[in-house]
Amino acid sequence: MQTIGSAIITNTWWPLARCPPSTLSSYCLRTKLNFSTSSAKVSRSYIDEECDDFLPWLEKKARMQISSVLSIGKCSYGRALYASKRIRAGDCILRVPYSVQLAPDNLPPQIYSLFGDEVSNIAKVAVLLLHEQKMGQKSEWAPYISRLPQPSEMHSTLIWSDDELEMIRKSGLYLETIKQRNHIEKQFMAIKPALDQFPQCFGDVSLTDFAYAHALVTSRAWESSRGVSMIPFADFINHDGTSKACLMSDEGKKLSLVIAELDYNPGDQVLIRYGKVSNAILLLDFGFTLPYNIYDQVQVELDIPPHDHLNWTKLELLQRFCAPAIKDVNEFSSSEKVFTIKEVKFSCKKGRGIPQSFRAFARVLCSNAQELSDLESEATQSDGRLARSPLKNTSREIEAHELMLSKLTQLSKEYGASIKSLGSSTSQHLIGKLGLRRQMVHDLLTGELRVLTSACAWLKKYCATLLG
Ligand SMILES: C[S@@+](CC[C@H](N)C(=O)[O-])C[C@H]1O[C@@H](n2cnc3c(N)ncnc32)[C@H](O)[C@@H]1O
Repeated sequence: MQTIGSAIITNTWWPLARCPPSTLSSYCLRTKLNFSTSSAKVSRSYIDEECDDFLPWLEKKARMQISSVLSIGKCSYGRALYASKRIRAGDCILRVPYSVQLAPDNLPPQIYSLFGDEVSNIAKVAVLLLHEQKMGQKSEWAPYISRLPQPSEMHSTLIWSDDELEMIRKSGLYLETIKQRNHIEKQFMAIKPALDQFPQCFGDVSLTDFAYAHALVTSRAWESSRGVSMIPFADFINHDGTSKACLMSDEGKKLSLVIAELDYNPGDQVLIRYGKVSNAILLLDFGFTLPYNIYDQVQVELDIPPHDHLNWTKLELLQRFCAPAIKDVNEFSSSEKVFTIKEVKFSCKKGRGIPQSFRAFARVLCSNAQELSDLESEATQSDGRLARSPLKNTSREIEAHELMLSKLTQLSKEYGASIKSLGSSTSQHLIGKLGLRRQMVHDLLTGELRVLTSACAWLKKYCATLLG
């Protein structure tokens, strides 16, 4: 959270609070919190005629201007926002007041009061959407609800078939998808008795209906002071991982806003960054991937072999000196044995991308009793961190790094085989839903393989340097 004057600015796109607020101070210095009024000849070729009435409807409801420089259009991935006039970096391009956002407290009070603490804010907003959908044209939100994507247009792994999920078995996304599905099922069990009390408001909601509504909220809601909010109009903006612009909230004025970070010409699509997130998270939470995602990463598990006679000593040592993991926004799960590898620059001396904790674990794994005792005293006498410096015995240090190398090489081979088994996934013959999903699996696996390959190359170089 950042503050500008009296305004508290948050810029967290929802998915499971994975996106930490970034520093906005220098960015905000050059912002002008007023609408751009510059005009230019407008090309309307990108406009989505079906949505012509949407902004006037929302502005009437909000009793204020939401945007004078953006229009709703279409692109290859659904709706999008385009500049309808010239925009300068620093211009405020849209403002959506909280009064026209959909949050848990929009639920009818008699329904809201039935939900206990175990029901998440995402689930509450999903129930709200189901309620508004059931009301159809009678809903005061009908113009918005009718423009939300249909289930057939959604691609989160949460709603994939078991066969489709098999394609990502190698990736950490597989287990995370199963975990999230279980969570959604539990949420459904928690809300179902309440829904059954109001058949006129919901009809007979199935787990599948709820899962789609839940996925819809995850893919287009923001975290907010009201819990979780769907922000009409702002949620037509698509993602660009390299953009510095994001959605912000002005708590003082009670509105959400976007400030342009670039100049745009009429007809240019305006994009923001949902977060610094990997393809695995984009696929889980939003149902798409980027062909090249700099935030890709791989989770690797290391185990102490059960036949190692120092098994317990090593385990105890690792547990005693293990610093609690700081959960990264990009990470699915963390445990002392699971390490997150990021792309390693070959030229980087320190091997940034390979976590120190991973290297420490491998050093402990390769040590004998005497070396373990040395590592323990070293950690006790210094900052309490175990095996963070290279082992004194060079061949042992090489052994530890070769262990990591062999683990990552094996994993790379498995990824290679998975990618190969996708077949001609990227061929033009495969169109439609399956073709698209295969393409996304291809992006996911090749991105993770790229990370593994970079780590292997660095480890090889490190071992060669020690040998040399
Ligand atoms: C907040 S909505 C953006 C508006 C959306 N395109 C629509 O039609 O309503 C997020 C969804 O847009 C799509 N999307 C956003 N950015 C994308 C991108 N860079 N590539 C592919 N799909 C994207 C995904 O379907 C995602 O779940």
